[in-house]
This record gives sequence, C-alpha cells and structure tokens, in this order.
Amino acid sequence: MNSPKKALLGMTLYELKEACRALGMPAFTGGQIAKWMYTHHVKQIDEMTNISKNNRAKLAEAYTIGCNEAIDAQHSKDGTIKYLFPTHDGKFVETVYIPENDRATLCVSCQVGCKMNCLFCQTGKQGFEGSLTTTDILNQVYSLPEVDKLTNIVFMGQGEPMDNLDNILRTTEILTADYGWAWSPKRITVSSVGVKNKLKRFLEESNCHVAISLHSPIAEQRAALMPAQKGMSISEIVSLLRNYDFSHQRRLSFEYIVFGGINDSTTHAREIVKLLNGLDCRVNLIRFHQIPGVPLHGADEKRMEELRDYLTSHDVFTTIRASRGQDIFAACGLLSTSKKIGEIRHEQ
Ligand SMILES: C[S@@+](CC[C@H](N)C(=O)[O-])C[C@H]1O[C@@H](n2cnc3c(N)ncnc32)[C@H](O)[C@@H]1O
Ligand code: SF4
Repeated sequence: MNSPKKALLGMTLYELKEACRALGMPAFTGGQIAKWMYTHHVKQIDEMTNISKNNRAKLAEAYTIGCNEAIDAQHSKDGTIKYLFPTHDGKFVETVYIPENDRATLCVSCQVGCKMNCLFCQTGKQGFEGSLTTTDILNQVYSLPEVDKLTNIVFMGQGEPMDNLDNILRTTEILTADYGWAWSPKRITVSSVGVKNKLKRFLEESNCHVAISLHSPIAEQRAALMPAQKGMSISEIVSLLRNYDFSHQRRLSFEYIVFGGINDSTTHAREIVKLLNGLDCRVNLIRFHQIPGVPLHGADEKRMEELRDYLTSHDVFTTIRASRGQDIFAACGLLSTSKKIGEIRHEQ
C-alpha cells in the first residue's frame, strides 16, 4: 500500500509519455500503457505484453500500477454492495455499487471524512482526515469487481468534490478521454454543496453533470444545516449556474433532503420555485437517513409526494429518489470510516 514506487494509475496520457521518455523508452509506450490500464484494467506491469520485457522491467523498477483491491464488501438485501478500499496513506474509504434494472451506478468517495460539517451527514461527523489522490479515486472504479457492468458514476460518497478539485478534474479527464475510459461525461455526476471559485472552475473545465445540495431555499436555515452556505450562498450558486447551458447534454439537478417540519412547508416549496425560476434543472427529493444524535427526522411519504407534485406543477420537474443500501449503512450521507480505521488498527 505504501509503495515507494510511483503509481501509473491516475496518470494522464501526457504524463505517461513523459515518464516513458524519462526512462529512455519511446513516447508511444505511454499510449500502450494507457490502453493496458484504462481499457484492459491489468493488475501487473508484466501483463503489458506488447511492451518489450526489457522495458517492462525498467518500468517496474520505478512504477507500480497502484491498484488495491477492496478489503471488505458488505451486501445489502436490495443488491447494493458497499466496498472498503485502502488509500495511498493507509486510510480507508467506502464506495457503493448500486445495480438497478439495466443500470449500475457507482457512488465514489473523494475524501476521507469531510470538512463541510453538514448537520445531517455522518461523513461530516467523521471530520476531515485527508483528500484522496487521483489514484485513490480511480482505484475505486479500477478495482471494482463489477467494473465492466458500470453505466454511471456519481461523486456522492465521502467528501466534498470542490475541496479536492484538482484530483476530481484529473479523474474525470481520465474517465472521459479517448486514451482513458472514453466514457461520455453524461454518465458522470459530481455533487457539491457549492464552494466559491471552485464551483466556477469545475463548471468551466468539466462537462460532467452537476448536482447541488440545496436542502433549504432560505439562507439562514441553509446555513444552520450546512455551514458551507456562509462561504457560498445558494443565491450565489444559482446566479453562477445561470451562466451555463443545461438545456442540452449537460444536466443540472438539486438534491433536497426532506426533513419533517423543517424544510417541507408550502413556503419552502414556493421559495424553491422562485429560486430556480427559469433554470433548466430538476429536483431530487431525498429521504433523510437518520444519524445518531441529530435532532432531525425525515418527512413522511405523503408530504414528500405533495412537495414533488407542487414543484412539478410549478415547472420544477421533481422526483423522489429511492434509498438504497440502508441496511448496510450505504445510503446517502451514512458513509463513515472513522470506526473502520480504529477497528482495523486494533486488529493489526
Ligand atoms: C454525502 S454527499 C457527498 C457529495 C457532496 N459533499 C455534497 O454534499 O453534495 C451526497 C449527498 O448525500 C446527501 N446526504 C448527506 N447526509 C444525508 C443523510 N443523512 N440522509 C440523506 N442524504 C444525505 C448530501 O446532502 C448530498 O446531497
Ligand atoms: S453532505 Fe457532503 S459536504 Fe456535507 S458533510 Fe456530508 S459529504 Fe461533506
């Protein structure tokens, strides 16, 4: 895990070519390496059989692929699987595989814990323990046993993508580049609370779908639920989003956890309509997944349906998102590895 060798996984084509040149190999070997990794998902440099034995040996002296298998997998009765992957620095992150009819979505993590400290989120309760490298993020895809079944990736696991933006952009570049996974950006959604400057950069430099965690259209209430509101308010976020086109390939959605008696009133619904007026977007209503010691509870089904119908009838297309993997604590906002780290250190 703590290999002194550098990881090839996570390197762009340019970087792979430069690495080859530095080792005295032709630059096109970089393209061959990219193909072996990003198309064939090889686990060992020695499996790259169209590279000469001599060059494979040279490469293996300085580099490893950098992939690490999950050390644990928990299976939900609904088919969801939660994996525990090691990181470059001996920590762990959770990744959730969600099969559904003809789709299979992977919910990936980008940090160990999170700095944003949203009141309702178990990852926030863990505190911040570090950001993942591009290798760590891509490894959750690369080393997934179901990698060939994946249709979608969502950055909705542990951590705030805008707080690890360079690595998110490198990861999405490799996932969408012709030399990489060659996925359409339409298959990737990045979820964020909104972080000043970072969100703008993401919107400029990526074509992936965007999901914004809204949770309240009322500034003071959103700040009480999500301290990140003080850094970038929901009205600033929406004004920024109005500069981009979401009417074609790229999709914009807003996530809204419905808390009973807190943010589920008709006034809230009216404010959401006002806030999102004229924006090409959809709203996903999410059931609150209860966190120990947090004095919030989810709204009942009837109220969620009323909210959905109100918003949809006011031209804000709204759906209720199904909760998956709740029995194994894999649903939105339930991911935390603080206990795992303690348990694993104890076992060692
Ligand atoms: C865990 S976050 C990760 C992505 C990013 N940090 C964000 O907040 O958008 C993914 C989604 O889960 C939601 N979430 C967090 N805690 C939750 C909970 N206890 N129940 C339901 N959804 C939750 C977040 O609000 C967000 O929309
Ligand atoms: S909801 Fe997202 S931003 Fe908020 S604490 Fe959880 S992971 Fe961080």
